Amino acid sequence: MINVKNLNYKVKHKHILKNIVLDTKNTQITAIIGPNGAGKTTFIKLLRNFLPITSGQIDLAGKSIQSYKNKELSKLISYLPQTTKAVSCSVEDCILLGRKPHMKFFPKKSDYEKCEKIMDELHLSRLKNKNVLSLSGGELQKVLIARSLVQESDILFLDEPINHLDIKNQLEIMDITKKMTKQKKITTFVVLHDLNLAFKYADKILLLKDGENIFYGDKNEINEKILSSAYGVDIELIDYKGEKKVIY
Ligand SMILES: Nc1ncnc2c1ncn2[C@@H]1O[C@H](COP(=O)(O)OP(=O)(O)OP(=O)(O)O)[C@@H](O)[C@H]1O
Repeated sequence: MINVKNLNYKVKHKHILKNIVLDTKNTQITAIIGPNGAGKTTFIKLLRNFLPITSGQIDLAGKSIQSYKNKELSKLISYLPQTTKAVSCSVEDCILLGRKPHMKFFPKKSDYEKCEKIMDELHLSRLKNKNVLSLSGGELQKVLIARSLVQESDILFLDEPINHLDIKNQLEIMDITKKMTKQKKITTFVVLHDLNLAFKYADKILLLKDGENIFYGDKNEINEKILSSAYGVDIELIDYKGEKKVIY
């Protein structure tokens, strides 16, 4: 679904991303990990065509990203940035905005039904009529994630989606993201700082450091040495109930 070849991005003389190569398929979750300032957000923005590529190529569904109109990309890609400013409206109306790329003028019954379903799945129904500006940081984050998921796009980009959430809500969001990725056969990229969650939910890992692709591949192929050197701390990987766990 997404194919990236020798992607470079420079701002003035600063080389922010260097020769990134990757190839994802539908139904795959790719966790983008790496230290602060590694280039994770910049990479997502390039994939969304919000920044101009310096050199290299990004193809979506076999077509160069530059050949898509912005409206087409809005329909194809759902993108939740690291920080989003909420405007005064009800939780339901905020989530309904996720259906905008599918609407002609006004929301249809099916748009409301999809909102109800996602609110139910994320246990947000009790907040339906509340103003988003009165929500806690974690509640608002869940509403914004619901808005991204209700869009039902082919590609989903979540930039640090679970930062404000408690453990239960983190798992709930990652569970539903995985369920939707598999059931709806979409391609998902999620920027994560929690390596345990990356190993639990991702199929593939992209590890960036100083703009370089230190590792890209199946999560089971990454090793302690690569992780330790990327983060500059001693990292141990252990197998626990069939899953990789990180100790540091
Ligand atoms: N427009 C810009 N001009 C100059 N430098 C920039 C610009 N945009 C990003 N950078 C730099 O590029 C690097 C990568 O930034 P980016 O936000 O992509 O990192 P990140 O991996 O998402 O970091 P974090 O984990 O802290 O969110 C940083 O050093 C940042 O300062």
